[in-house]
Amino acid sequence: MQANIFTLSGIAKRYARGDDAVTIFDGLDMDIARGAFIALMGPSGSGKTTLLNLLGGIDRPDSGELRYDGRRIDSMSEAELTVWRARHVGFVFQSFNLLPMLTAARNVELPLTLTDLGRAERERRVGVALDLVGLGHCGHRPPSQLSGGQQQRVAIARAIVADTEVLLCDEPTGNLDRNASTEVLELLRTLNEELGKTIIMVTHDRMAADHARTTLALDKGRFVDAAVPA
Ligand SMILES: Nc1ncnc2c1ncn2[C@@H]1O[C@H](COP(=O)(O)OP(=O)(O)OP(=O)(O)O)[C@@H](O)[C@H]1O
Repeated sequence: MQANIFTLSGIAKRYARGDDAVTIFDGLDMDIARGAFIALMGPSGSGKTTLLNLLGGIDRPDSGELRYDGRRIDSMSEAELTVWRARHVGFVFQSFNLLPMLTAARNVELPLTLTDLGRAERERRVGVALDLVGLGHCGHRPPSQLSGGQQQRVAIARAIVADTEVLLCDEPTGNLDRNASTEVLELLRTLNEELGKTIIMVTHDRMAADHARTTLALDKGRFVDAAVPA
């Protein structure tokens, strides 16, 4: 097991915009230590979500090497990447992305439906994940009967139910009020400190960043001094 869970070397990423190519990263290097809790800040368009998507194997670099625990993920096939994602990363989004027709428990179970775990074991893991986020009593409710903060905690339970080591969070408090944000951030902190999850969280919110252990600031695809306001 490597001390750095992710290692990025010379990552380049461009998008086509009309006839032009827009360069987001041009030779980005980065090491992410196992067990880190990083807040990724920076102005709109600086590449935060692009970086999160590269780390999560949702998007691929145009060149450079991206390793997870020493193993290259940038050169995996789509099928390999799908399996890798399911085993290693959980995602949390600003808008929760829960399916409205399913109960909280069935939403949490979704990542397990792709595994060969039996029904009883799936139920057990769903119960553990819901208990961990403090919603063991809410499994039967649909998302519409939960507050925003509760919905985000269900989404976090879904992100950890498969026992992946990494949590990638894109503006997890962007749709929440202060109290709900604090609850979600304290939960992320607990998952980092007590379960050793490696967390990378994109945020515009300084209070959210204060809950992380490290703040990194991106500007135009490069890391800059995080003390400079985003
Ligand atoms: N799929 C895509 N196709 C074309 N351009 C894209 C694509 N995804 C992102 N971009 C562009 O890449 C740049 C970086 O986008 P990204 O979403 O990574 O920024 P960000 O720092 O997360 O911004 P925000 O804070 O607004 O979410 C932006 O200019 C965006 O328009």
